[in-house]
Order: sequence, then C-alpha cells, then structure tokens
Amino acid sequence: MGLPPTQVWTREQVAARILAGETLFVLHGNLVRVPPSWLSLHPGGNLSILHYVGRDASAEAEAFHSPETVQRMKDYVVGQVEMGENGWAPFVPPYSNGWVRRKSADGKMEWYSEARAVKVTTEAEASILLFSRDGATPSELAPTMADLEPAPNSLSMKNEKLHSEAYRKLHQRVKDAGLYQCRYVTGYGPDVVRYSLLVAIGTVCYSKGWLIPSAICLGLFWQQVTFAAHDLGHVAVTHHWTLDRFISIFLANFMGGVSISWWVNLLPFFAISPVFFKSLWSSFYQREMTFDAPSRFFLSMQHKLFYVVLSLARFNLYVRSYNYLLKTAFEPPRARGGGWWWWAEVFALGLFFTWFGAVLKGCGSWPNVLMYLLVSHMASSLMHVQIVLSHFSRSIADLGPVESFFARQLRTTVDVICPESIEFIHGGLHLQVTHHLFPRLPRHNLRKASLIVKEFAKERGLEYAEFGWTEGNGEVRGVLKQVADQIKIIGMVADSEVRDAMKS
Ligand code: HEM
Repeated sequence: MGLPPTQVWTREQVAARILAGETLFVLHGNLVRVPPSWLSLHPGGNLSILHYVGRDASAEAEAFHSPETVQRMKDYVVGQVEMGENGWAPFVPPYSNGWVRRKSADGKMEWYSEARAVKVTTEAEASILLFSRDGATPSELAPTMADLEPAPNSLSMKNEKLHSEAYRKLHQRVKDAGLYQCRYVTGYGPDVVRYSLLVAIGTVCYSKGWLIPSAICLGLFWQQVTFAAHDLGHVAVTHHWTLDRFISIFLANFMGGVSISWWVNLLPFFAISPVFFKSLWSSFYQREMTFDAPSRFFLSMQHKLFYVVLSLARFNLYVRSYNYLLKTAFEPPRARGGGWWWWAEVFALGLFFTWFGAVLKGCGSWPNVLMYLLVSHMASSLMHVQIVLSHFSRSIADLGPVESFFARQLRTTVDVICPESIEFIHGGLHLQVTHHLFPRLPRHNLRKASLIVKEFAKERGLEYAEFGWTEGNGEVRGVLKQVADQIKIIGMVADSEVRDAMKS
C-alpha cells in the first residue's frame, strides 16, 4: 500500500479500506493488513481471519499462535489505529454478514453475498443470522457502513477492555509459571503405557477370537489417543508445527482414520443463534443448514436420541473429514510445510483402511464384521459425550464483536469436575474453560493453569462454570429437550393456523 507503518488510521478510514475489500484487523493498537495471497495460505484457515476483520484480535492472536508467529504478524502492520478511551470500537466483519470477495467474469475482485443477513437486535443477543439466498445473488451489491456497525447490546466496552487487560496479565502468569513446557515423561509417559496396554490386550483378545473385548479395547484406544492427537493439532506438544502435525497424522489418520487438518479447522468461532427455526446459512460450513422435515423430526426427538446418535458419531467424523480433504485437494497448499501434509494425510488414511480392513476381514463372518465395527465405534463414543458436555450446555449465542475473548470463552464453555486420579478418562480436557483460553497449553498443565484462571475470573466478576458428570449429562439433555419442546409448540401453532384458515 506504500503507507508508512506510523500512519494513524481513523475508524472511518479503516471502515473505508474494509469496504474496499481489504482484510484488516487490530493487533495491540496496530493495524494489520492480511494480503490476499497469505489469506488462502493461513494454516488456521481463511475463515478464522475473515471472522476477525475490523476487530481487535490481539487476545486471539496470542492464544492461537506461537510468540514467533505473533512477531511475524508485525510484518503486515500498515500503521496504528485511533484507539478510543475503551480501546478499539470494533466493526462487524463483512463475512459475518455473508459477504465474500470473489473474481468477477472480467477477472476483477468484487463483493458477493453468499447469504441474506438479518440482525437480531434484542437486548440479550446481538447475533447476525444468515439465511440462505433464494436464487442467484446480485453481484452489483456491496456491504455498506451500516453492515459494519454492530447491533446495539448491553455489553460495556469499558468492562470488556478490563476483561481483555486481565486476560493479558493472566496469560503472562501462565507463561511465568512455566506451564507451556510439555511434561513428556510425567504427562505423556503414563498415556503411552495406557495406549500400549489397550493395544496389547485388544490384540491378545482378537487372537483368541474374543471379538467383543477386542473391539472394546480398540474403541477405548481410539478415545484415548484422540486426546493426544488433539494436543498435537493445537501445536501444544513440541510447539513445533511440522513435528506436531506429523505425529498427529500418525495418531489421527493412521491409527484413527480421521483427518487431523479437518479437526484443526473446526475451531468453534462460529456460533449461531437458536432464535429462529428457519433454514440458516452457516458461515463456517458455507452451506445452507436446511430446516426440513427430517431436521424437524430429529430436533423434536433429540433429547431421547442423544446417546444413540452419539454412539454412531465416529462415522460422521469419517464423512466430514474426507469431505474436507476432498475440498482442500483443490485449494492452494497451506503456508506451513506447503502441501506435504495433504499427501501424508491421504497416505496415512490409506494405511488405516488397510490395517482396519484386515482386522475386519479376520473376524470371519459378516455378522462378526458388523458386530466388531459397531462395538469398536460405540466404545469410542464416550469421547463424543465428553465433547458435547463441555461445549453445548452453555450459551451458543454470539454477543457480537464487542465481547472480549476472555468473557466469551468463560460464558460459552464449562469444566467437568473430576478427581485428578481419574482425569485420564477425560484426557484432561474436562478442563475445557482453560483449554479454550489457552489452546496451545500442554494438556497435562491445564489443572494448574485452571486454578490461576479461576482467580482472575473471580476478580473480574465472571462465572467459571463447572459441573459433575451426571449433572452435566442432565443439563445437556435438558437443553436438548427445551429446543425439542419449542419445535413442538411451533408445530402446534402452525396446525392451529391451518385449521383457522380452513374454517374461514
Ligand atoms: C497476519 C496475520 C496472521 C498470521 C501471519 C498467522 C499465522 C498463523 C500460523 C503460522 C499458524 C500455525 C500455528 C503457529 O505457528 O503459531 C496459525 C494458526 C492459526 N491461526 Fe493464524 N495467523 C494470522 C492471523 C490470525 C487471526 C486474525 C486469527 C483469528 C483469530 C488466526 C487464527 C488462527 C487459528 C485458529 C490457528 C490454528 C491454531 C490451532 O490449531 O490451535 N490467525 N496462524
């Protein structure tokens, strides 16, 4: 852009650049411009950056990246921004309104609206709901200043600024306590013994023809090993991207048959509001989530089907992750390590199907194959219940860009209380609040870090939510039932409207 990095950008100038198609975000008072060429190469995916355009992403930058990467972002600084008394007054990223940049027929970049945006302006929520567009989208339209302004809500910018400052101090305390150092021997040592025992017992049982115990061991092995693959996906083990990615491909793809890159790109930035039961456009999946007859049926029964659906959830991981690999086959290779990871993942998946196929074949008969497949997959499903518990019993509302990272993570996540002696069952990830605040923190240090987080949360008057396993299960099923009941009420209202219409 040819501008000296000392230039101070006003809020209006930043808005004008964003509306002109620039990808800009704020990092500690600096304005960072992400070049289009880098956007498509970003190892965390382009969507994570697009959801932060016009916002202060300082906390997220520190949480998701190594100090070296944060340092590297400074190469993209194009100046400073005019900070108000309460920090940067954020914009709504155009992407949150459904706006994307794409090439027109004559090769120029232009705005294109993927979905219709509706702002919810209730006091409780400042969400933007994206509805599927009917028919073709007019390409001559573009986002306006009004699209960038957040809907009014009750959050105080001053308070959110104080939360952000507290988060910075908290992060420093965690670093000073040495909690970013991975505990290879005392942390992963017992884990490796556990994995090896499950494999050994499973193999012995299989060789003796005891297929059910063998399948259970395999399922439990998958459940346990997922936690290590998860750590590696967050670059939380060696903190070296290539090494961590390589080991995670071995564990997730080769051992478990699931793509690790798909999972890494699943970071839950993108909550949607449950306010309307209509087909919604997901800015994460980039497709319409249709509210059709099957969804209506399953939603109305979801509290009853919860464990049944989750017992088969691993099959969904296969489908979703292979779709992701298919899609990324045609995308530019990600910056870190180029495209090697894609080939490594596909190769490792090929090996997975070879060994798992041989295991199934060795079961002898079709009923045995089916039984082995189902039992092993159902045994691993404990993990899915664990994930749902820590994420979905809390609010999924998006309160808009003013809310600080610290407050948002505490509001939307919950810990499952569990004695230290058996926390390996949860893989340490029952300490989900602290994990969301510091995703790169080695898992075995989360307990110590969570004590510091609780102190800070208390000081800032923020709730640090925790519940027991049984209570948590009850809570999740309660939330599912509430939604199911709302669907039934909508159905009853629709029926009565039809009856009234027929009478008149
Ligand atoms: C110029 C700006 C940016 C650069 C150069 C950059 C670079 C990187 C790099 C190199 C990684 C791999 C991990 C690492 O080495 O630290 C990464 C991961 C990631 N980035 Fe960025 N990034 C930028 C902006 C952002 C922004 C604004 C966000 C959104 C808040 C974001 C979200 C992520 C996420 C979610 C990951 C994956 C982290 C994980 O798996 O734990 N990045 N980025």
